[in-house]
Amino acid sequence: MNILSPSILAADFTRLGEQISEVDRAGAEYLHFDVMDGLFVPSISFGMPVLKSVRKATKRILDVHLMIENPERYVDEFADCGADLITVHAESCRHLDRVISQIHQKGKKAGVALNPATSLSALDYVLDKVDMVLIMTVNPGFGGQKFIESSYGKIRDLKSRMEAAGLHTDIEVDGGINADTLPGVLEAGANVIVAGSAVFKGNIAENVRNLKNIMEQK
Ligand SMILES: O=C(CO)[C@@H](O)[C@H](O)COP(=O)(O)O
Repeated sequence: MNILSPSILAADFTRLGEQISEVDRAGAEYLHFDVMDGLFVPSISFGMPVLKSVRKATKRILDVHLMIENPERYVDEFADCGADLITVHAESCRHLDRVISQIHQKGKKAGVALNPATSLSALDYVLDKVDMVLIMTVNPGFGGQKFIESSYGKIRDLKSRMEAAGLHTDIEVDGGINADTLPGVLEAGANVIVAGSAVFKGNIAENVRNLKNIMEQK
């Protein structure tokens, strides 16, 4: 199933509750929540208190993307604040296998994210343990960046590896996704689509409808 996960990083924070309701009403299945620590990525975004409020504003799946060093320090707290799905970066975990178990022990789905320059081999011994792989299609840290073209091949390679292993794990893409890049990532095998600027800039309901239309045609 194809799923849209609007990234609230691109929302107008003075109207966050309203804009969350808008994407909900327009039919987005997930809500993407980007946590940045100023170390793993250059910027700092938001954390637990904001997640708690967002949890009250929606019943949708909260898809929490931890762009932080040593995420095991905060996994339990994000789970307790309402995350449904927690994604950590392979590059930021010294004990990736253990962090995946930690997320599952909290009763949450576990995702592993890879930066654009990280090889799929980082997933070698964990692919069958995760619920989702997040292929970063920009270098993480900021919204509104340009999609990195080599991502199409990387998604295709991941999809083939999963098929060869008999896995139906979700493949999420994040960064520079819009009406132009969406058809290609779907074609390559992605099924969970994060979009920030393409959802929150302009008319939100219309943007969600347009992206979902493209997703339904694939
Ligand atoms: O994780 C990130 C950025 O690091 C993303 O979730 C962005 O928020 C996506 O924004 P757009 O590229 O869609 O504007």
